[in-house]
Amino acid sequence: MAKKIAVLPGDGIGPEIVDEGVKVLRAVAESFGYRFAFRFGMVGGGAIDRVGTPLPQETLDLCRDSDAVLLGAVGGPRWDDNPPELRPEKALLSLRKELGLFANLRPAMLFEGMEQSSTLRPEVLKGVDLIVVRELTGGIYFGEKSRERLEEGERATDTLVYHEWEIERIVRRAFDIARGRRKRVTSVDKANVLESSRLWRSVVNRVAEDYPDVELEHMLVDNCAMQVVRKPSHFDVIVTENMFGDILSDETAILTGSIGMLPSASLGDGSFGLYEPVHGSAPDIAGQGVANPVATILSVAMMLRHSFGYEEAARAVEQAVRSVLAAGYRTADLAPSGDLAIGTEEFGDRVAEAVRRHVPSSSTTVPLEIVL
Ligand SMILES: NC(=O)C1=CN([C@@H]2O[C@H](COP(=O)(O)OP(=O)(O)OC[C@H]3O[C@@H](n4cnc5c(N)ncnc54)[C@H](O)[C@@H]3O)[C@@H](O)[C@H]2O)C=CC1
Ligand SMILES: CC(C)CC(=O)C(=O)O
Ligand SMILES: [Mg+2]
Repeated sequence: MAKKIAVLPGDGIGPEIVDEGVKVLRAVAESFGYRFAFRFGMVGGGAIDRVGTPLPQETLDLCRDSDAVLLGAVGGPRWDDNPPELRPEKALLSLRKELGLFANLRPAMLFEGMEQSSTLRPEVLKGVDLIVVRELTGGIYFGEKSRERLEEGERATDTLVYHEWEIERIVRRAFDIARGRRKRVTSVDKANVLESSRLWRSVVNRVAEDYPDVELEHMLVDNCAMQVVRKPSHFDVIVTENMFGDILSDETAILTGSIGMLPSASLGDGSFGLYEPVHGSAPDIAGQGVANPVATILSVAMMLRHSFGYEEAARAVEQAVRSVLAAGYRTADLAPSGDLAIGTEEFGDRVAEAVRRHVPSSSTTVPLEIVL
């Protein structure tokens, strides 16, 4: 049976990078004999322009009827002044909530030779391999908001709410992930100020009792923001609430050389997941064919692994990215001098080619079949 993949390119560079993700999935289908059914949907600003809502019901239904979702990015200046319900970003928040995707996994790994693309010294970057496990469907992005006009001027509120059960499930996910890695969890909060963080910390301490083999530390978010770039190899699994995770994961781009290198998986309890790069729609470079597609391609690898259980194909994709980078190919964000850079499409072609060269370990002759 073909795996059903909902493809939501979105806005800005979204369509450019998603094209490369789909290209790589096609190469995986050819090399490994898997079948993928790609079904495209509208999301974000483009959906607002065409049908008047950032997340059309048919897109939500398409996702619900799929095994996984591949998303590009949403948003752009064109929609920045829209009211809250008509902002492209609202689609992402609703998708995550509606699909129950509470666990956002954002790994940051340093590929060989990429130290030169980071502004940090090579000795600081040694051993970088961390994952931010971000709570994705609670916290301040989802609390009640208000905007009112008072005599002295306008007043706006956002509310940060967390239930104990919401904290517990993401923290357990982080500890489980740590068990498969270097067994170290850093829980990040602002417990010196926020009541929600005090609850967070007490839940983390309780859950930690079930994981005596995993080392736990607590860190305040302001300190963590500094330690992530001061001594990144200290970190293995960082677990934190929604907004802190959003910010800290963008910061890890400094470790990998570019935000165009950071993939993500948004998961719930089952195998279904939504896969997207950590970055946004990058309106400043949209339409130029220069965006780095690696974050999206590595998100595809995460899809193959988490949603489909195609471990070898996932590794083949990661290895393909590694080999293209090792051969010296870079998109403009990673090339010190722009004229040495290759474009989005060429980078994707090279990764797809490398995937096709991969020989599956239990290679049998398999039919070439991509369902469209
Ligand atoms: N998941 C999503 O769809 C997200 C959407 N956004 C939206 O994206 C829009 C732009 O937001 P920004 O704050 O500018 O963040 P951004 O992540 O889109 O861009 C930040 C900087 O990184 C660069 N960049 C991002 N991705 C890149 C790639 N693949 N290759 C090379 N360079 C890349 C951009 O050119 C820009 O200079 C906003 O409307 C924002 O709301 C922001 C974050 C996440
Ligand atoms: C709603 C999104 C735009 C928030 C974000 O920046 C992200 O999830 O990375
Ligand atoms: Mg973000």
